Amino acid sequence: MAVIPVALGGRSYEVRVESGLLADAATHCAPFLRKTRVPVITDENVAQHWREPVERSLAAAGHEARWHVLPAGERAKSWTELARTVDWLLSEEVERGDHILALGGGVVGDLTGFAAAILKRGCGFVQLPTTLLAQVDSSVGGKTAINTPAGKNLVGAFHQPSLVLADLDALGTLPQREMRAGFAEVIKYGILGDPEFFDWCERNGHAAISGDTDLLEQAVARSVAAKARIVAEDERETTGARALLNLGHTFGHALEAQTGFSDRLLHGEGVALGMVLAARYSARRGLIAPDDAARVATAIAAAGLQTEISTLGLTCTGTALADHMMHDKKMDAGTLPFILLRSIGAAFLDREVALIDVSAFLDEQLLAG
Ligand SMILES: NC(=O)c1ccc[n+]([C@@H]2O[C@H](COP(=O)([O-])OP(=O)(O)OC[C@H]3O[C@@H](n4cnc5c(N)ncnc54)[C@H](O)[C@@H]3O)[C@@H](O)[C@H]2O)c1
Ligand SMILES: O=C(O)C(=O)C[C@@H](O)[C@H](O)[C@H](O)COP(=O)(O)O
Ligand SMILES: [Zn+2]
Repeated sequence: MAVIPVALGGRSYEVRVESGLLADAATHCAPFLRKTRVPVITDENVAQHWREPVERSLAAAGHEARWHVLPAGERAKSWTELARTVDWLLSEEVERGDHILALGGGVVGDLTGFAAAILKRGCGFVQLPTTLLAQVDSSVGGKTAINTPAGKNLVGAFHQPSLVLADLDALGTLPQREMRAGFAEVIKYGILGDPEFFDWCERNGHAAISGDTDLLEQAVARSVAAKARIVAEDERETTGARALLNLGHTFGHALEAQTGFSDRLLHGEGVALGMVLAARYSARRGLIAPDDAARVATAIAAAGLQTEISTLGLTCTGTALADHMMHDKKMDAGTLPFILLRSIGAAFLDREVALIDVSAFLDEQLLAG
């Protein structure tokens, strides 16, 4: 088992990465389970595959799992589902000292984490991530949120889990499209700060996405270690260090908003396109060699992900996409910092970007490819 510590003083916790963790969830979660009843939040797809082993493990330890099942997909990160979830937790008489289990992908984790942050001003939660994306990224670091009509993750809180169990077996039931989308966030760590890991992704991406467990364990453990380092340095995204984890997201979130947060474009797919755009825009600004931007696109294409926004069939202009960006949480006194590249493995926060120039660049990209 790989164990990665997330060092945050009194809020420190471990990320455990191995096969078989869900079937033994009660043992790992034991320090956090004070009562017979244990609230578990999941979604309708995850429940089909993973409810039973978790329920069995809890029952064997004398617990009764109490289930709240969300609709699957991004639409669950809404005021409506948040209110339903909090009302359900209240009806279950969950107390501040209790822990909620979040069994699912980033949607379940983000919504459950936010509900835990606001329930009685904050109770505990454990992340049981079942997608590649959630294992390598969303279950770690304590960003929790819902979407609103104005944009992505605009209402939320920083609230750290007490433990993360990344069970590699869960990836065995995950659709290939979701594996590819999750791998976008893996490649992200290479592009933003680790050229050697980017090489590794180029060499091993295809086999990892196809389900090679050894490679998946390496992908998850290395990604989590990279994220844990950054989160320990800048937990609340105040110094600029954590903002680098947003590489590709300013573009990606605008594309997600433009496609209505629908299955047309998954979060990881938006991030993949966003990273290609960030690399190409960096090349346009003369910050990186055009060959490096092309290499980013090639690695993303090799993972089976789209690299051209022209294929999305959007009828909007670059200005419409830039308008979505005005809601980005990185907006600071009227300027929007962008995460751009000096080379593969060297991302930085550029505060000198003019949105009008980004709009013109996006107009070209909407037609290209
Ligand atoms: N908090 C963070 O730091 C952070 C980081 C990255 C992404 N996110 C958020 O995460 C969300 C995306 O997460 P995601 O990609 O995991 O999406 P998701 O939670 O919607 O899961 C993807 C799909 O896979 C299904 N699924 C999940 N696990 C399964 C399994 N083991 N077997 C079969 N089906 C399974 C789900 O039901 C869903 O249909 C976005 O909302 C994004 O904003 C948050
Ligand atoms: O943990 C972070 O910090 C990230 O930025 C990770 C991203 O992959 C993730 O999608 C995050 O939710 C985006 O953050 P946001 O602050 O732009 O909503
Ligand atoms: Zn992301």
